Amino acid sequence: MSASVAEALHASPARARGSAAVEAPAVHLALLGTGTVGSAVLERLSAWQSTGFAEGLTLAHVANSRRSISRPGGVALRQVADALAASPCPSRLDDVAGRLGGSGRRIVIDATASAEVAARHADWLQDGLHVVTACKLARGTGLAAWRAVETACAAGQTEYGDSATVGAGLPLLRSIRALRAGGDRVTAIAGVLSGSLAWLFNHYDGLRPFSGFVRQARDAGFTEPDPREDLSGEDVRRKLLILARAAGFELEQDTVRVTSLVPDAMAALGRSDVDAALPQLDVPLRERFAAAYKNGEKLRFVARLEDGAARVGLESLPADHPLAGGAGTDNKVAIWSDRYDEQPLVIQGPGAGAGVTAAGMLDDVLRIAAG
Ligand SMILES: NC(=O)C1=CN([C@@H]2O[C@H](COP(=O)(O)OP(=O)(O)OC[C@H]3O[C@@H](n4cnc5c(N)ncnc54)[C@H](OP(=O)(O)O)[C@@H]3O)[C@@H](O)[C@H]2O)C=CC1
Ligand SMILES: N[C@@H](CC=O)C(=O)O
Repeated sequence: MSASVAEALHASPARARGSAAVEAPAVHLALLGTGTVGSAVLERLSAWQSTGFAEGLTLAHVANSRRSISRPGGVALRQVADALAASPCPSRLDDVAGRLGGSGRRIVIDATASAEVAARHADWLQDGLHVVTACKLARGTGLAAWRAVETACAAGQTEYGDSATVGAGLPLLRSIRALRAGGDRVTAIAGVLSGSLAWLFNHYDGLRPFSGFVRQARDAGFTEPDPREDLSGEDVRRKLLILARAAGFELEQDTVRVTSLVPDAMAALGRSDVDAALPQLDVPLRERFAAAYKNGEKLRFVARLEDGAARVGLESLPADHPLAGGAGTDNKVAIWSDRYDEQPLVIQGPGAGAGVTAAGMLDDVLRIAAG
């Protein structure tokens, strides 16, 4: 079988999605980033080839930070790594729109952690390209960038698929938007928003060095490419800002109070020196763990939005506290609104990992493709 997604889906199109036999519009995809998350996107698209699930989708362009490949009829999904390595074409963000062609629905899938790519989102949206992203940098940093995305979607009549930016695709943003669409005011949010920090504090036992667990979380693909993004609380700040803004609180990033776990000396290092410096975390975290353990409590990295004020940091919680539960990379988020004013709506599930993140992104692709 040809490796293009388009051919895959032409096998048993509308039936696979349970819809009427209507010709699906052409949808051209560009995937930026073939690392942990991007590779999982490719794997999921490949798996769909044998099911005919995603009829009409054609992956026309793939790029990492160095090279790109473009095939108007569809890239061979199982050979992307080899094709990229052999490609003479450089990766240029200026080329992306052109490589998607001029007709049909066009979707850029951003599976990078690149500020340079995030800075293009608004332009693409304004120019009629939809964007699906796991990267939090356009929506979870400065308020001006968040507003630029909103404005560009309206101007370009395009959609921004951001499900995977918080909770790796758990129905968090979707639920907040549904509450507001139903007339509710969201009044407060509290939760564990980092999958890697959840995993770390679910596994750390105060005996073995914390740094060893950080390396395991990084190698499992749960952390950001630079794990200091997680340990400093910056990644959680971005997620809380994305949730808060979706809930109607247009907060500036410096209004979120963030308590970092990263010592100043480690924060100042270049990225290549971070691994060797991870043991700097061991003593302070052992002391925090011992103090919590003595009180029968558990450490959890918690984000809170209360009375319009936001804060993020490590908390020692009673073992039976609702946010102390969960396993693995579980995110657990409580949302209070007009209808959930005493008992919050609680959403829990794996909040990091390539597979769940790619699935969340491709849910957005399918929704946008369906129009
Ligand atoms: N891991 C997880 O559980 C989750 C991750 N995310 C988000 O997913 C994103 C990706 O994370 P992850 O896959 O772990 O990161 P990786 O570092 O594994 O991969 C990043 C990829 O982006 C590529 N890239 C960088 N700059 C560009 C560019 N200008 N054009 C095209 N490609 C580029 C890199 O290219 P090269 O190979 O050449 O370096 C690499 O392939 C991040 O924003 C992260 O926050 C979101 C939810 C969960
Ligand atoms: N590094 C992030 C991955 C998902 O956004 C996390 O740990 O939650």
